[in-house]
Amino acid sequence: MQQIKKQNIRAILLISVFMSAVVFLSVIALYQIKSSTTEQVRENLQTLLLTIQEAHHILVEQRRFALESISENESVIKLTQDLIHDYQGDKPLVQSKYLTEFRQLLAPILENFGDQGFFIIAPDNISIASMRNSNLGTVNLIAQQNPELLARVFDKGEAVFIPPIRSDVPINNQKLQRISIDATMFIVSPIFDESLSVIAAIAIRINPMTYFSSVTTLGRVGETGETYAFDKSGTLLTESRFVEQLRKLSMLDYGENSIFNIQLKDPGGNLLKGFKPTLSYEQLPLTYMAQQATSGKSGVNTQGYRDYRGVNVIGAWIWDENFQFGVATEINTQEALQPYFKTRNTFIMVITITMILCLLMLKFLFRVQRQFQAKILQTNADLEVRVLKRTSDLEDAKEALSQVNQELAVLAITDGLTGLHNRRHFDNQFNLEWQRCLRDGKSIAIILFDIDYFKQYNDFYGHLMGDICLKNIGTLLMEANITKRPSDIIARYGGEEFIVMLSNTNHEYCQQAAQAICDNIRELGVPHERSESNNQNVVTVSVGYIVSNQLKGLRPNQLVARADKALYQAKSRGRNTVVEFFESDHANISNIHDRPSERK
Ligand SMILES: Nc1nc2c(ncn2[C@@H]2O[C@H](COP(=O)(O)OP(=O)(O)OP(=O)(O)O)[C@@H](O)[C@H]2O)c(=O)[nH]1
Repeated sequence: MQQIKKQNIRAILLISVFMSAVVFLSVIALYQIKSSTTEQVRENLQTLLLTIQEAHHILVEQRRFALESISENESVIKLTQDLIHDYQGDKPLVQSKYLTEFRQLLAPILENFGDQGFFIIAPDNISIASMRNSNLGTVNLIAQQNPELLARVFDKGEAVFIPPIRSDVPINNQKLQRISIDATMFIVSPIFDESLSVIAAIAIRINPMTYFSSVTTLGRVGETGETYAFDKSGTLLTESRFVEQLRKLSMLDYGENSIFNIQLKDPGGNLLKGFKPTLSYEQLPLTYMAQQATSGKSGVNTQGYRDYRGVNVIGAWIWDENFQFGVATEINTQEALQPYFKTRNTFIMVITITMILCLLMLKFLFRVQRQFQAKILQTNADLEVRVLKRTSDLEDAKEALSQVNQELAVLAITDGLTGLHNRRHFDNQFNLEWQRCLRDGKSIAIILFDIDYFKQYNDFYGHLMGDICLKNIGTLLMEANITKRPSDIIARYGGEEFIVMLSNTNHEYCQQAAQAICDNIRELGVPHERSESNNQNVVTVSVGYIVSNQLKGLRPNQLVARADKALYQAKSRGRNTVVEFFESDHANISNIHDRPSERK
C-alpha cells in the first residue's frame, strides 16, 4: 500500500513537472510570437501612416502647384486688381463685371478638379469674389476659423493647405445630392502683382470627402483598420469608418457626418459593449493617441489604448506642424494580433487537451492500480481462505492419520483374532518390564496356558469353530480383570497358547489369577466332545506359572521357559489344572534355559 502511494505521488509529480514545462515553454513561445507580431504590426502601421502622409503631401502639392499657376495667370492677376479696385470703390461687388469674368474664368477649372468653389480674399480678409453672392463683402471663413494659416499667405507669400474647417454651405457630393456635410477645406495661394506684392489670396474650396477622406480611406486595412485626421482640438477632420456604429451609439444623428462632429475622446470603456461613461462628454479626456498627437508628439502604441469608441486599438500617429493637423492609423488590438491570439488559443487548446489527457491517463492509471490492488487483496483473501482450508484439511488429515496411526499402532500390537495383545508386543513389554523390575528388585510373574486337546476340537468342530473358541477365550480374558497394573499384560502367545505377565506381584495373587483363568475358561462351558481332560466335555486349559524376584542372571525367555515347564507338568497331570514352577523343582528342569520347543 505504502509502495503504491509512493508510486502515485511520483506519477503526479512527474506529470506536474511535465505540464509545467509544457506551460513554461508555451508561455515563452507565445511571448516571442506576440513580440514579433507586435513588431510587425508596428512596422505596418508606421509604413501605412507615412504612406498616407506622403500621399496627402503629394496631393496637396499637386493642388498647390496647380493653384499657384492659376494665381500667376495674367488674367487672374488683372481681374484681381480690377476687383480690388471695384472693392475699394463704391461700386457693390455683386455688380462688378470682373466678378462675372472671374466666375467664368474659374468655373471650368473648378469643374475639372471637382472643386466646390473659390474665394478671392482681399488683404483685409474680406471675400471679394466667390461663386455665391452671399459671401461677398464678408470676412472670409478661413480668416474666421484658421487666421494663422491665412496670414502665412499674405505675410509670407506661401501657398497653404487649409485643413477642414466648418463650411458656410453644405457641399454637394459627386452625385450632386445635397447632404449635410458642413466641412470644407481649401488650398490658398497668394496673388502677386508685378512688384511681387501680395495683392490678394485665391482659395479653392476642396471637398474633404474627395480630396482628404479619400486618402485616409486608403488606410482602412482589414476589418477594423482606420486612418483619420484630426485637428489641434482632437476633432475628427475626416470621415469615420464607423459612422454607422457612431449613429447607433447616438454619437451622431442620422444624416450627420463624423467630420467636425466627433471629438477623439476616451469614453473610459468599450461603448460597443454597452459601456456607459460616468463623465459627461465634455469632461471626457482625449484618447491617449489624441493627447500625444495634439501636444505635437508623433508615436506608436502597440500595448493598446482605447479609441473614441472605447475599443482597444493599436495605433501610430503623426502630427503635421506644417498643415496643423494629425493623422492616426489604428486597428483593433484583437484583429492586429489575430495571428498571436489564434496561436495563443491553439496553444491553450493543446495545453488543455494535453492536461485533460494527462489527468485521464492519471485517473486510468490509478483505476488500474486500484483494480490491481483490489485483485491482489482478493487473491490474498482467496489464498488465505485456501490456506486456512488447506490447513484445516491438513489438520483433519493429520488427525485422521494420527487416528489411523493409533489404530495401526493398536493393530501392530494386537492379535487379529482374539483382540488380545500379540506376541511381539508382549515380548517388547516383557523386556522393558524385565529391565525395570531387575533395576528395582521387583518380582515378575509369568502365567502361560494353552487349550487342552484343541487339535481334536478343530478336527471335530472345524477350524472356524476353533477360531470362535479362541475369540471367546480372548474376550473372557480381557473382561476377567486379571491385570492390575498398567505394565501387566495378557497376550496370545501363539496358536492356542496365551500368556500373562504380572509385575511386582506375589505368589498368592499369581496363584489366584492362574486358577481364575483355568476356572473361568472351563466355566465358560464351550462344548468339547472330544476333550479327555478330567472327564470334562467342555473346553479347558492347562496353566503353568512362575513368580520370580531373582531376575539377576536370568534372561526373560528363561522365565517363560520355566512357566512353560510348569504348563508341561499341568498337561502331564491330566490337563485342566494349574501348576506353579518352584525353584525346588529346578532340579527337574535344571537343564531348561530356554522354552522347550517341543513339550509333548
Ligand atoms: N482353529 C484354530 N486352530 C488352531 C489355531 N492355532 C493352532 N490351532 C490348532 O491347535 C492345535 C494344537 O494341537 P496340539 O499342539 O497337538 O495340542 P492339543 O491338541 O491341544 O493337545 P494338548 O495341548 O496336548 O492338550 C493344532 O491342531 C492347531 O492346528 C488357530 O488359530 N485356530
